[in-house]
Parts: sequence; structure tokens; C-alpha cells
Amino acid sequence: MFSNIIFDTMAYQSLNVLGEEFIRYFEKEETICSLAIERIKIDLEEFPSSRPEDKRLLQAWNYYKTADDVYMLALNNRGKSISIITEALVLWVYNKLWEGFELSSKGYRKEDMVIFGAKFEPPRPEVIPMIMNCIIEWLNNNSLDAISKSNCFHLLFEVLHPFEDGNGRVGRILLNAILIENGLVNVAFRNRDAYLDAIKKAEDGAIIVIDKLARGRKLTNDQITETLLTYGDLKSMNDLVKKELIHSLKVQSRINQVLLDISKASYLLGFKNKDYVRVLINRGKIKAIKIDNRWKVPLSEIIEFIEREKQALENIEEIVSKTIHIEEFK
Ligand SMILES: Nc1ncnc2c1ncn2[C@@H]1O[C@H](COP(=O)(O)OP(=O)(O)OP(=O)(O)O)[C@@H](O)[C@H]1O
Repeated sequence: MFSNIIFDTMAYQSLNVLGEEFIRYFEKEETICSLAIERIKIDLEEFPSSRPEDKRLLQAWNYYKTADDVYMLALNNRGKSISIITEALVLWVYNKLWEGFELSSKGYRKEDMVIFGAKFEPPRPEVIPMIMNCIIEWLNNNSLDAISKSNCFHLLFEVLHPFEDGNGRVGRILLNAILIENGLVNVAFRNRDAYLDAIKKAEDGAIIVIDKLARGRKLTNDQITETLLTYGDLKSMNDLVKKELIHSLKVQSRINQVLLDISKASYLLGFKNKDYVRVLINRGKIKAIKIDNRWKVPLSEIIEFIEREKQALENIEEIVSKTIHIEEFK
């Protein structure tokens, strides 16, 4: 129940705190995690503050600067119906990620390739531009929620594997751009195995779509969506992104001392009755402060409560309503 509320775009916007400042702040953590997926280890202490010579640090610098440019575009695109993602943007992201590196191609790969450990082979190079345009067209013409949409695009992109190198990084920046332009924020995949496992569980629909497109089949946008949802098990990937969004929110709530009134706190927790929050405060389950005789709940408290009570989330309304009755009879 809670997850549906907290990832509701309106909930984020009503908080009105998850804008430029947070996205920028979080880009470093995201960069470190994204490079760690490729087994490139960078510590926060050594994170460059200007363009470094060292090639390992330059990969981090390039990711960081590219993500920042793309996310600011995405932020300005909130509320618009067409994504910032175009073929030109995808190619620009790729080239900027590899600035200062020798590449055999400035564009799409020219050779067949295999992904280590994957059960499919990405399509031959000649069909990449056509498929790229199909998946971007699909991105702009489906009615999935923000998380499913960004995950499905990520899967299609990774199965297409359009570049010789850096596909994971380009794909993760695009995934976050879609989250941001849909009112959410960037996530960091902090657990490499969980991320790769989730892709493997979810990718069957994307494999079928890319294979059909590569063989020249025409698919409508609805057929693409249906195939993605029917054959791929998106749940673990969606859950992973939700978990990482909670982490982003937690980091955000620490850097920004956001205080919520009772009605916003209730809204985020998915409670219909504001008294539930008051009861939790009275019972010491949520710490709150009184300002001008009104309760204010730090956003960080709400996030921590959610994390602590994860087991109880499904039944939380029932649990709290029982708690209210106990209170009444005391
Ligand atoms: N089974 C899989 N199905 C689909 N995509 C996968 C699979 N396994 C890995 N990937 C994606 O491919 C990326 C790695 O691709 P690859 O090993 O080819 O490295 P790359 O193209 O150099 O890109 P990067 O180094 O930035 O990840 C992963 O980060 C992930 O996004």
C-alpha cells in the first residue's frame, strides 16, 4: 500500500523538495555505484573535483558530468508529454561518457557482440538505428507508470546493446532521466548482483521485442508494452527501484531538514485518517516536534519508520487502527 503512495508523482511534488539540489547532491553516490557495477572502484574521498588525467577517475568524472547535464534537462522536462530521450541525445551521452578515451566508433557498434552471462545475443549492427527509433517511439507512447516505463526502456536498451562499450552506464543514466522527467529522482543501484539478477528476471519480454524488431516485424506500441509485461517478470526490478528510491529519499531527508505537517505525513504514509499519525507520535513510534502548538514530523522520521516497519506495511492501517482502539480504552 505504502509503495503506491510514496511513488506517486504527486506525493513527491507535494513535498516540493526533490529538485535540482538533491539530484546534484546524489549524482556522486550514483556515479560510484554505477561504476562499481562495471567493477571500477572509486572512493568518495578520491572523487575528482575537476577533470582528472587518470583514466579510472576520468570515467567517474565523465559519468558525473554527463549525468548532471542529462538530469537537468530531464528536470526541466517535468510535466511535458515527450521525453528528452532522442537518438541524438543517446549518441551524445555515449560520446560524452567516453571523452578523452580512444574509441573505434563515435557511434553505434559496427560488430556483433555477446554479453557475458546473458542468454541472448544483441542484434546485428545494421538494425540498431531502426530499433533505437522504435524503442524511443514506444517510450513516448505508452501509459505505464514512471517506474515500469523507465525499467522497460532500460531492458530494451540493454538487450539492444547499441554500443561497443559503456552500454550499462548509458542505460542507467537514461533510466534515471526517465524517472526524473516523470517527477521522481535518480537512484543508485547499490547492489550489483541484485541489479543484474533483476534484469535477468525481467528481460524475456524485451528479448522477444528486440528479436522481432530485428527480424523486420512491425509492432505497435501497445504490442510492445503487452509483450514486455506478459513475458518479463518486472516485479523484482520495480521493487528494486522502489527500494533505491526510498534510499534516495532518505539521503535527501538527511541533507534537507524537511518538516512535514500531519496531513502531509499521513499522505506519504498512505493513511486516510490523520489521527493515525498522531497516535504513532503519542506512542513514540514516530518522533515529532511541536512548533506553535502544531506537530511537525521530520521527513527523515517518516522514511525511517517505513524502513523499520517494512514487515507490517501491508497491514499497517489495520495495525494502527487497533492501536487507536487500545488508546481509547486506556
Ligand atoms: N543478462 C543481461 N541482459 C541484459 N542486459 C544485461 C545482462 N547482463 C548485463 N546487462 C547489462 O549490460 C551491462 C554491461 O554490459 P557490458 O558487459 O557489455 O559492458 P559495457 O557495454 O562495457 O557497458 P558498461 O561497462 O558501462 O556496463 C550491465 O551493466 C547491464 O546493464
